[in-house]
Amino acid sequence: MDERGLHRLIGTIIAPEHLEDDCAVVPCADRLMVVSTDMLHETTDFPAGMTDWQAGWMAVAVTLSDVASMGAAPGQVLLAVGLDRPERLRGIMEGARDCCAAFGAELVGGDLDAHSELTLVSTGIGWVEPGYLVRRRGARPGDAVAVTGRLGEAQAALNGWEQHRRELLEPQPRVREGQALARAGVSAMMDISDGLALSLYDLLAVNDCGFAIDTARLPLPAGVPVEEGRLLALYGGGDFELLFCAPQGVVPVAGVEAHVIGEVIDERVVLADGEPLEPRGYLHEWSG
Ligand SMILES: Nc1ncnc2c1ncn2[C@@H]1O[C@H](COP(=O)(O)OP(=O)(O)OP(=O)(O)O)[C@@H](O)[C@H]1O
Ligand SMILES: Cc1ncc(C[n+]2csc(CCOP(=O)(O)O)c2C)c(N)n1
Ligand SMILES: [Mg+2]
Ligand SMILES: [Mg+2]
Ligand SMILES: [Mg+2]
Repeated sequence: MDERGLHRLIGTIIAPEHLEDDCAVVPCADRLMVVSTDMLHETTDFPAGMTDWQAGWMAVAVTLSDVASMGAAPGQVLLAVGLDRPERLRGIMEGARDCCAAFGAELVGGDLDAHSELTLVSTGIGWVEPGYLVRRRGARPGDAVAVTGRLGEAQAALNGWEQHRRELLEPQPRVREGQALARAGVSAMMDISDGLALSLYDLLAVNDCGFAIDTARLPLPAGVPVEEGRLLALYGGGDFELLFCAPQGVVPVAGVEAHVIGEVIDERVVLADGEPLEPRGYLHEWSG
C-alpha cells in the first residue's frame, strides 16, 4: 500500500474535495486563507550530513512551497518539533525562523515533545485574493504545461552529484513565482514534491483532460549526463518547483524562470514523447 492509495481511503472518510489541492482553502472575510501541514522525519527526509539548521529550513520550505502553489502570499507558520536531543532545538528553530524570514512569513507558534526520531511538522498559512487563487483543477486542452526552475536536482544530490547538495538540503520554495504566475492567469498549479511524473498523475486525477510532455524540453540538472538527468527530472523527489498549466500567451511571465515542457490534451492520459508515462516517483510505502 502506498500514500496515494491511502489518500483515497481518507477521501471516503472526509469530503474527497479536501484532498484535491496542496492547501486547504478557508474563506476569511474578503480574502482566502490557504493552509498546509507537512511532516518530516529524520530517516526519510533528513539526508546524512544535513545540519539542524537545514532540517528547520526544509520543514518550513516544504510547507511554503504548498502555499506558493496556490498563488498565495505566506503569512504565518507553526512548527511542531518531536525532539530526540535537546541540543538540536536551537539550530532547528533558527533554520525555521530564517526560512520564514526569507519568504515573508513569521514563525508564530508550534509544539514540542520528546521523540525517538526527530520529527518536524510545519503548518503554513497563506493569503490570497479570491480572483488569484489557483488550484490543481482548471487545466484546459491547448494550455501549455510548464515548470519553474530545474528538475531532478535533489535526487541528483542523493545519487552523489555533490554540486546539487544545496538544492537537496536547502530547497527554495517558489513563493514569488507562485504569486506572479497566479496574477498572470495560469489555469492550474501544484508543487512537485514527489517528482514530475507523480505530479502529472495528481493533476490528471482532478482534471477532465490529459498531459503530453516532451522529454527533450525538460530542464535537467546541470553537470549530469542527459540520460540520467532525464530520469531524475521525471521520477526524482524533493525538488519543490511549481508545475502549472497556462492558456496560450500567458508564458513567459516577467521575472519567472520557467520552461514549457508540453501541452494539455483532450485524452485523459499522461504521455511522454507520445507513450504513456510510468506513474513512478517518491512515495511513502507500507509493507503488507
Ligand atoms: N491525513 C490526512 N488527512 C486529511 N487530509 C490529508 C491527509 N494527508 C494528506 N491530506 C491531504 O491530501 C492532499 C495531498 O497531500 P500530500 O501530502 O500528498 O500533498 P503535498 O503536501 O502537496 O505533498 P508532500 O507531502 O509530498 O509535500 C492535500 O490536500 C492534503 O491536505
Ligand atoms: C533521505 C531523503 N530522501 C529524499 C529527500 C528529498 N525529499 C525531500 S521531501 C521529499 C518528498 C516529499 O516529502 P513528503 O511526501 O514526505 O512530504 C523528498 C523526496 C530528502 N530530503 N531526504
Ligand atoms: Mg504540494
Ligand atoms: Mg503533504
Ligand atoms: Mg510526498
